[in-house]
Amino acid sequence: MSIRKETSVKIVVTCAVTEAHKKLLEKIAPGHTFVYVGDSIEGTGLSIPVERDVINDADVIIGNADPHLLKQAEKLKWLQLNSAGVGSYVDVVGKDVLLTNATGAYGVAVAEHMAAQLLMMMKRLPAYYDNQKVERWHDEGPVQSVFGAKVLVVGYGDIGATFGRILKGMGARITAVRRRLTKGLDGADAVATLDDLDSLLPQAQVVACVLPDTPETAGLFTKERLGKMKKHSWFINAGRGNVVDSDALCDAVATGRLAGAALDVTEPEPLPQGHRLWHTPGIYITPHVSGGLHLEYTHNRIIQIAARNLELFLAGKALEHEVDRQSGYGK
Ligand SMILES: NC(=O)C1=CN([C@@H]2O[C@H](COP(=O)(O)OP(=O)(O)OC[C@H]3O[C@@H](n4cnc5c(N)ncnc54)[C@H](O)[C@@H]3O)[C@@H](O)[C@H]2O)C=CC1
Ligand SMILES: O=C(O)C(=O)[C@H](O)COP(=O)(O)O
Repeated sequence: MSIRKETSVKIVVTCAVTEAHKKLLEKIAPGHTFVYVGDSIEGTGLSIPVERDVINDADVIIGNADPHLLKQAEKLKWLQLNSAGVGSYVDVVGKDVLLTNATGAYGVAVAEHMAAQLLMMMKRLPAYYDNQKVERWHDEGPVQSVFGAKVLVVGYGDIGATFGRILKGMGARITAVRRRLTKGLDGADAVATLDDLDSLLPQAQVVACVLPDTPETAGLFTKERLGKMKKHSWFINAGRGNVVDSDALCDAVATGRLAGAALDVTEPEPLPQGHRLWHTPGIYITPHVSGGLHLEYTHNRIIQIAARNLELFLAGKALEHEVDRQSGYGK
């Protein structure tokens, strides 16, 4: 796509921002028009609902504006998502519009969350917390360790590699599964692709999935694949919920074939009342919060990524974190 130097643009920011974030963005683009859709991060998610007419004449949008409204943004030249996940934006945003995501913002927050969930399960912490509530002093039995464990990280990008490095620091042996083998090991002991998945699953004590939602990854963890996992191993998913067959996961945990599973993402979201995932003992759910704005570092990184790209955009240079329209995630 040809890029030209921009002289006067309207930048609509739909992502929550602080005063410091505004200053950072405005310093990069003096003389350009900024419209902030929301001032407060209190009580909001990452994206704030946007009125249709606000984005109609936007040249640039920073934030995950409602995909349905984006169709109306006829002047749009560039959409900077505040999420790493791209989802339906690849289909909604025309090919003549630059599309970038915020991969690189979430590694710390999501990887720490996943590590916490894994240790929580391995050390039986939920049972001890339940006992505490009824003042019960009781030994819950054998625990497991990350030390020496074979950990398969499926989706070894920003989040996956951060998780891999955390666990490697604790003595785990990491096998990374990524789309291409060309990027080097990045903290992993071995690197593989999805072609190797079926042969790797029976070897791992932990399978941690942080894949983007793409046509290739949807439904990847079928009943058969979950059945290939080592007996009494652990499953974690913080990528997207549609990557795994929830019913088959519930069966695998309920029957004790898997030791447990921790999910920060489900299909659908929010998870409806009465869904099996809520009630299967050994499955631990957090409601897609690991990468939210609760960690200031993540929020700052999202805005820094947007600010760097704004600088590049105004200078007519190629942007970072451009979404690959074919694969459906970052290039
Ligand atoms: N739970 C949460 O709050 C959050 C979840 N996410 C999810 O995590 C995903 C990953 O985020 P990042 O690590 O920032 O992205 P990234 O682009 O840095 O990493 C994606 C990784 O997945 C691999 N991958 C993609 N397609 C593949 C395929 N077909 N086979 C094998 N590997 C494949 C890539 O090689 C890459 O290593 C996002 O797309 C999003 O869905 C992201 C942020 C927060
Ligand atoms: O970046 C992503 O992908 C996420 O999953 C983050 O949690 C933010 O996602 P949205 O809530 O903005 O979809």
